[in-house]
Amino acid sequence: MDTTSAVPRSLATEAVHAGREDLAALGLHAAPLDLSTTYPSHDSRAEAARLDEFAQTGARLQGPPVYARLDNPTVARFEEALARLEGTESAVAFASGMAALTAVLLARSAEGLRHVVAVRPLYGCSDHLLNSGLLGTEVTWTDPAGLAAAIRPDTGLVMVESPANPTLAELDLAALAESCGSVPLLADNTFATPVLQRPAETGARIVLHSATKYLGGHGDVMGGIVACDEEFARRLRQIRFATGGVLHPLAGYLLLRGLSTLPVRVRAQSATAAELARRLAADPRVSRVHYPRIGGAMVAFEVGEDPHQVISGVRLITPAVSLGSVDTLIQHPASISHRIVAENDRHTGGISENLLRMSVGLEDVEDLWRDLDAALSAGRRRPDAPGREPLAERVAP
Ligand code: MET
Repeated sequence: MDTTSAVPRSLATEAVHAGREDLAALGLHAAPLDLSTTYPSHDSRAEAARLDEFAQTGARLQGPPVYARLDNPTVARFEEALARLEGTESAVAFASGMAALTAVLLARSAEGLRHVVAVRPLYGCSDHLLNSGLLGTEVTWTDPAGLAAAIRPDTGLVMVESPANPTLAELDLAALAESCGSVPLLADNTFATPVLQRPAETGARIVLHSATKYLGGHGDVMGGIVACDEEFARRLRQIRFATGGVLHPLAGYLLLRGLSTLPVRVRAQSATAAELARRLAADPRVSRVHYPRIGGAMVAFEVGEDPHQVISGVRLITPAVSLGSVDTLIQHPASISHRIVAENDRHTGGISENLLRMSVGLEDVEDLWRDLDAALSAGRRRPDAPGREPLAERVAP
């Protein structure tokens, strides 16, 4: 019985049930974790026909996937669930967000469409992948107003991120989709998640996630996923089979589990982030706060003094790159997440040397503020003045 099509269900319900509808009939509560790398069959002729079908169409095979580079049932549950949350026909998962972006670029290049139009800022490694031309693509950077004019006959993709990493700059996705005409718009939705924004509803044909972040939610699983129509998903599955950037089934299991709490986590973390953004904006030690209109759990802010001292001053907040975990993380984009972007290009994207990016977790807001407040004071103190207790030297485990 198809339980998915009748009455539309809310995001919170989909987050818990999508991709798991068959479990009760299987007599299971948790999703099964299938770690098989290969799938036995005594019927080689049938397997040949199924492989031919996959090579020609990229459609998911009925029955066992022959080999784990074609497909995996646990990962497929995560794909089904994320597609449902983003409101797309399909989704295809990869080993990381960068593997997912790579597959999209290769899929478009394979059609002879090597040119990409993109708006800065993007996540540093996305910027680098486009700017370096490492995959044989060519990029034109533009602002939203220049997008339509930047499109050429060989443009295969327009790529944007909103709210953007790390400045949280927001774009009008509906207006951009309009300017794209027939060229697919890729929106990186890692920061907003489908809880706050579903870009496919406003015209993005391709929605990208680093699943490592909010989808997983606990800082212990790496993955990437592309939500899109089934036609493009078929191309992506063929690329994934050819290039091997598959998501490990255990990662698929953890990501599916992570989706269950996504709406609750994002809402709770966003409420704390909004309060911290409000306090930071009122603080004389902070020269500028970036917090998106749509909300979310990311806050970026510029400090008047040395941003490195703030990083070294936190004790509760984790001084680490990445985001979307249950604990609060802070990092200095010019040093880490956007280090690989040339300084001039960082500045074009609005990434100042004094910008700090914070991913707000599930801790109590007062505990977080106390830590941030002390770290900001550490940022104002002269290096030779007494500060917070020094940390022990890092020792290898
Ligand atoms: C290797 S640097 C960055 C990891 C992650 N995409 C982030 O923006 O934090």
